Amino acid sequence: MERYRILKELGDGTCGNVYKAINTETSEIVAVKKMKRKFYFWEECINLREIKSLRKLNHPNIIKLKEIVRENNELFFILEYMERNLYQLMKDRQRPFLEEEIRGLMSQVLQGLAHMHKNGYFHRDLKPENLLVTNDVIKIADFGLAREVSSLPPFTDYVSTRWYRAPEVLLQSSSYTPAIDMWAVGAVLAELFTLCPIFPGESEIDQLYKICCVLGPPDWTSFPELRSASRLFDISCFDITPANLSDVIPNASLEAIDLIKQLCSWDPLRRPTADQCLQHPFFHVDMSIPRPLGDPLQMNLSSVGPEPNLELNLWDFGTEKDDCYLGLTLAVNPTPSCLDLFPAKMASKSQGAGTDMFCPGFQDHSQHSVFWSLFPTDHHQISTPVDSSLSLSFSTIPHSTIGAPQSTGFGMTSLQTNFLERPFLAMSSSFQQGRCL
Ligand SMILES: Nc1ncnc2c1ncn2[C@@H]1O[C@H](COP(=O)(O)OP(=O)(O)OP(=O)(O)O)[C@@H](O)[C@H]1O
Repeated sequence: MERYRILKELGDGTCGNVYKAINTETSEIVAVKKMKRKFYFWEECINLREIKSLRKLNHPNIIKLKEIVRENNELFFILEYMERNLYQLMKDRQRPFLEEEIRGLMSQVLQGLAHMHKNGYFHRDLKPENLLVTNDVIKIADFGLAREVSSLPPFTDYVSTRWYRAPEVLLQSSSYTPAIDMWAVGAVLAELFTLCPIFPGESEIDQLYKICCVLGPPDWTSFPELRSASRLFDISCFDITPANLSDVIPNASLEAIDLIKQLCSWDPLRRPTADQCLQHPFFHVDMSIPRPLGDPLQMNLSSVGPEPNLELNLWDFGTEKDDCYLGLTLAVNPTPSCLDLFPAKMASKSQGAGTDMFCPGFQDHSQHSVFWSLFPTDHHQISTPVDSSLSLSFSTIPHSTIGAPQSTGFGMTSLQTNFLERPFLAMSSSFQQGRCL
């Protein structure tokens, strides 16, 4: 450990103390987590869940474990350094986050979580303190409680901080699933809007009470597995009229409210997976534009010139070799005259901080997607527009993040206006729901 010089303490957790340190050989700033208990054998270290999971998970939104050092029976994790955790960020915040900032943060958390769940792990202790932030990048940390999805119940050990604890855990189910992480995501998402925890229970029973106050009591007919849970009796006595979630989180859009409602479902089976969340309309950036005179579709297409530049692209969204996850997009490459139709502030917004937030690394990619997604909500049928109201959204997803077009073989008339120096526009119909874009 003599290579590392401790600069300051960053956190004092249950399992370890975390320090900011510098690698004196490389000048790299790192975080050093010194475990509180002693480790007398290497085998003990290698079997630690935190090590097993972090060694397997390699994702830009999951904290990287750089090195493990055992010295004098003490164990140190050398981790990539992050500036602060999400709790600190929210605490220091003077004004609420913009919804596009929340979208940017949550989409990253969900991408990290999707990777983790796909690789067979669930975190079990997601909370703002375990989400680390540097600038616009957020990463999941603290895998001390991470568990392999395939490990067999009963899971009897302590799980997750109370305020973010899923009801099936509070109700003392001994077999829970990665859906407990999705509950925590819902609670964190709500908190990002209000900057206050949504279920701040003071005890386990108070935690259930606070959940009932917002969601109402569970519908046991659709949630039969826990009918026999030992605490059912306790909460069936609550006589509560649930709050309207839109009143609890007044600054959230209807899409955000819907996503939070789905994530915070009593029934774990009703909670969307991380991948499904990323398809939710909340992540489908839409900015309505003033409805122009006449039919907007006609107007928009006619104003791109005599030969509208339309392309039908087939995208492979999969990142894993076994993924088969295709999307269909209709690309529209607008002319400058078309762009001029939209307010300048909208155009500047498309190139501002919000875009970086949504997709870190945005600046590194010169070419950005321009599409009207035809990817359907339910994955079984292609939606066709039924509403003539079109809205424009500025896509922030570079091709490299979501896959590359596999074919432009459906190419329609293409007018290649020289427009590459400006981000493309993503056209989407405001009524269309659930694409992953
Ligand atoms: N890589 C890092 N970079 C910067 N700060 C970090 C890093 N890892 C942890 N921290 C800080 O240290 C705190 C405690 O870290 P961590 O959650 O890993 O410890 P723990 O002992 O497992 O805590 P817990 O009590 O949540 O189980 C975090 O909330 C965070 O503020």
